[in-house]
Amino acid sequence: MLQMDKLTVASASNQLVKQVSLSVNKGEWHAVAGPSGAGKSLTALSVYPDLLPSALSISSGAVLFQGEDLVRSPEKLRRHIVSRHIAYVFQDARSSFFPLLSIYKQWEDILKVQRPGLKKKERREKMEEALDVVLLPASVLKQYPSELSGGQVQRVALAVAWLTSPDLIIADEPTSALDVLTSAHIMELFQTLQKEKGCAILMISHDLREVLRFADMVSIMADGQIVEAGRPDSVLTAPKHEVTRRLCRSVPVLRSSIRREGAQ
Ligand SMILES: Nc1ncnc2c1ncn2[C@@H]1O[C@H](COP(=O)(O)OP(=O)(O)OP(=O)(O)O)[C@@H](O)[C@H]1O
Repeated sequence: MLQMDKLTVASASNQLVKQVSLSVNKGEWHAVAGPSGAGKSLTALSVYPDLLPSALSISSGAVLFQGEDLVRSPEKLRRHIVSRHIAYVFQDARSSFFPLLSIYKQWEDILKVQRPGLKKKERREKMEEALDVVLLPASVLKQYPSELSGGQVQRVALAVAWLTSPDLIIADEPTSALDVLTSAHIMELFQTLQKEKGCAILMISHDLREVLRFADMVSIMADGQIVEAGRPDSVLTAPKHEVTRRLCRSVPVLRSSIRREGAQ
């Protein structure tokens, strides 16, 4: 579904993402982990290159989504593909909403474009169903983004994904600003979207326990490159690269499973 091929993102003076190749299959959960500054966010933003900071650009490589090159296709086509098939969930979900419109108004605009055949009553039913999935009351529709808590806004962002059923969700540390209980609930919602709607997920995650529990594949990045990739249960319990070993050592439950592997 998504294939990055030798992707390089550069500023005027530096290569920040270097020859990254990564693929996400239909319905697959692919996690990207690595130390701060490794290039994870820039890699995720490159799926829709228009989101990259203006000082940066993709200097070489390709990003193919369902065979279409998102780097070189005309902007109109690129925007069409991304708005129909891809959803972004950021760490600060509030920034993805327009502050001056109620949730109802924002969702109405989305549904009018994406499901033009729906009548007003059906749109409302869909919205209420989506809120129900993320355990929020229908009264949220009347509210503005600033009136919701961080966890509620993140749930509303996932409810949008439920409404629009994207083929791919790109999430950049969606739980890092949330408390443990809310984080666990948000991760389960991602899993529901993956299992019930068949969404593929590309998720940047700092929490290797989450990666081990939820992801089908993991890529470890360091210094702009992918240094190790594979199934989480093998990459994280028998890490080969020093960066992966260091990341795993910082998580007690993984540290002990690495020791067990070593003892066998
Ligand atoms: N607008 C920019 N101009 C110049 N350099 C940038 C810009 N944005 C990011 N960088 C640099 O690119 C590198 C990769 O940044 P990126 O945000 O992708 O890292 P990350 O792995 O997501 O880090 P973190 O886990 O801390 O969010 C970093 O060295 C960062 O300083």
